[in-house]
Amino acid sequence: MLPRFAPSGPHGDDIEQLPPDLRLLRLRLIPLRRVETDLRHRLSDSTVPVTPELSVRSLAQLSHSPNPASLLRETAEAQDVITSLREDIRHLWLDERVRTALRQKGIRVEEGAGFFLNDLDRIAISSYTPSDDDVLRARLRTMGVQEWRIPFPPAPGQHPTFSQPWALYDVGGARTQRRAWLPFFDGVNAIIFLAPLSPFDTPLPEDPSVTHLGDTLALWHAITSTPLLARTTLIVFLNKCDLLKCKLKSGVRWTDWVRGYKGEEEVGAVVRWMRDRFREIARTKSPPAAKGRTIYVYPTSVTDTKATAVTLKSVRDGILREHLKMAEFV
Ligand SMILES: Nc1nc2c(ncn2[C@@H]2O[C@H](COP(=O)(O)OP(=O)(O)OP(=O)(O)O)[C@@H](O)[C@H]2O)c(=O)[nH]1
Ligand SMILES: [Mg+2]
Repeated sequence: MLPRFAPSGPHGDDIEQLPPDLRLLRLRLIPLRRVETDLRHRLSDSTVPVTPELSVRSLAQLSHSPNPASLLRETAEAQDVITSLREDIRHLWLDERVRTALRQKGIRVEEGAGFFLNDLDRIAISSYTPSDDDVLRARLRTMGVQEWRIPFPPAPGQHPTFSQPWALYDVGGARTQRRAWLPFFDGVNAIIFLAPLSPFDTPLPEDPSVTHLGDTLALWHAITSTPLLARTTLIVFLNKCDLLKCKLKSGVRWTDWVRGYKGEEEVGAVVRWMRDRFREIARTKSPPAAKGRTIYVYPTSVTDTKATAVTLKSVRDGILREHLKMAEFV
């Protein structure tokens, strides 16, 4: 899937100012706009407001679509157009003038969700089938609350009771989705709080007066101070560390966006500082009933499945330990 370069393309005078070869390239690539509109219409959830970022419905939702056969046909047609334009797409993406213009406008498509332009030879071909990794990198927006049953084998030496499947509830993070969370707070053993670090300089679409990171910290504040969650194990994933690393390397400065930071512009230092911020908020804002609650904080890049599997094992052990502590077994 191709990311959008900007909310709208160049118009009028802007197009006139393009060098002739880029103007020609633009003309040749125009069919992609149609492909994008069609795919967006087909794949997106019509109940979700249209945003520049494309989110897709889950397979379960898609299989309820009125005409799955026509969806497949249209997807194949879109694939044909993309395939036929592969070299033009490549030219555009590799063109230094285009890259400079993107940089000047502060647009970093390569850091966005589902970025595939470096993989054209693998993806813009008629036989392309998405890999697990591609699916992981696509944006699948959670609507409402989705429940998953996950078989978790017991850790060595653990009682088989703990081998029963765990119920995992994935809740949508957008502000409009948060009111659906409350009923799930009651009796929940643990919350994994995903805090993306890389959007420290990007405004929250729902409220551009705050950054994503500012919103994340406010949300963490709210979660830690909720009395209903006083006995809930809280696990924080300081996520998107890979993207944070790229962003810091490209020269965007954490210090310019996050008040109070005086450390180095380097991912390790930023992660340590954020870990302390999360712990500090939990320490000062938790209700008295949460006294002694353990807060686990992990730096993660969850698209790295191998490393995440290791983290999840440790999360599982932590949850079991807390569970046992609670039951006064230890
Ligand atoms: N590179 C990188 N991409 C990530 C990481 N974590 C998530 N993403 C990507 O970020 C996008 C958003 O992920 P989602 O799982 O849809 O985000 P979410 O937080 O669940 O969003 P909602 O469902 O709206 O609450 C996807 O394209 C993911 O592949 C990460 O650690 N590194
Ligand atoms: Mg989600």
